[in-house]
Amino acid sequence: MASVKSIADSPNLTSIPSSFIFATDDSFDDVAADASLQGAEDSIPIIDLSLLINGTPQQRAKVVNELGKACEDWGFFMVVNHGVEEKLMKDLMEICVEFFELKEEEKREYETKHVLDPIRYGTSFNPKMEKAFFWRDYLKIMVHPKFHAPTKPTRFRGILEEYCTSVREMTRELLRGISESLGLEGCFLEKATDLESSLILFAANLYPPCPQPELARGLPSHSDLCLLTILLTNQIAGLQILHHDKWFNVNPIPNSFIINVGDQLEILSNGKYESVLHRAKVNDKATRISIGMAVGPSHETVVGPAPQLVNEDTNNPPMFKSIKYKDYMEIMQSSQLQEKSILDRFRLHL
Ligand SMILES: O=C(O)CCC(=O)C(=O)O
Ligand SMILES: [Fe+2]
Repeated sequence: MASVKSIADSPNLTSIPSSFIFATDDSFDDVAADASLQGAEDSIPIIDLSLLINGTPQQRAKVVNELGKACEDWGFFMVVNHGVEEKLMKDLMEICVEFFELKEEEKREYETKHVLDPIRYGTSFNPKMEKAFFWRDYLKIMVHPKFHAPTKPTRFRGILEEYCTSVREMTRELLRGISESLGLEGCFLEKATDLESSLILFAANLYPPCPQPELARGLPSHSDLCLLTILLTNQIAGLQILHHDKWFNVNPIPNSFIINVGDQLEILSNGKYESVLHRAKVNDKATRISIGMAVGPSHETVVGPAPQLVNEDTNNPPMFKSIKYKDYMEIMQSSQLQEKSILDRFRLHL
């Protein structure tokens, strides 16, 4: 199928192909507020990671507490002073733009075949399964445990490798803090997910300007399959999250990352930290880019509720069946991206 970028680049485009039109009954305009307006009653938590890493024990304990609250109440938060260099974030954004600007036939080399292929380029989410297509092109790369990178643009490999190393370091610290916030040993999540061999999927999303934004969708309401997603955007609005049954816009502050809880953390925390529904809206003015790093357990890890958080005799029974992460990912191959439809298959108590 034609990429969204090639459609958006056609001269004098005033309407979108019918295959991209969604029924308007699930409008993306029913938004309560902007969750990134600081000081507003409902504002997304901002966490200073430098205090988690280098703070005094008291400062660290405070951040752990904030992390726990953020995971439990929002499932989404921003991090600042995270240790990833500003220049690296900027270089990565630039190099992703350069990738999408390559000729179509150069990108087609990576056209998606299987969900576990190391480099995949495509449009929408899973077009074979979809009635209407999403206004989004993507580049997805497995960057860990084995690192992959496209050969073009030539600078891509070096920048991506450095970015991955830096984001992995930050994620390890975050997972320590999150483990502690659950009342578990700091190394719990690292061990339970075999983080040394964790599956990390890099995904760059391109949402070109759309002449009929009200009829199109960037991404539908979904939760992420992984443990945590670390998201970087080019500061163009479009991300919306569901919080206390209302949709909120999230526009990150400069040099921050948006972090969200994924399905695997919901399973491991036995439902305490829920993966949160989010979606992407498109606009008719500017190209929006988001770059996610979906940090998962290793392929072979069987993920189930942490035994310490489960007690059959009290009112804490296990809420989920255990499943191997690789099998969980494979289900995606034959699924549509829809709400929490995959996690829901593994619930034990409704
Ligand atoms: O574009 C965004 O802000 C969100 C992207 C996203 O949810 C995803 O790639 O899973
Ligand atoms: Fe997502």
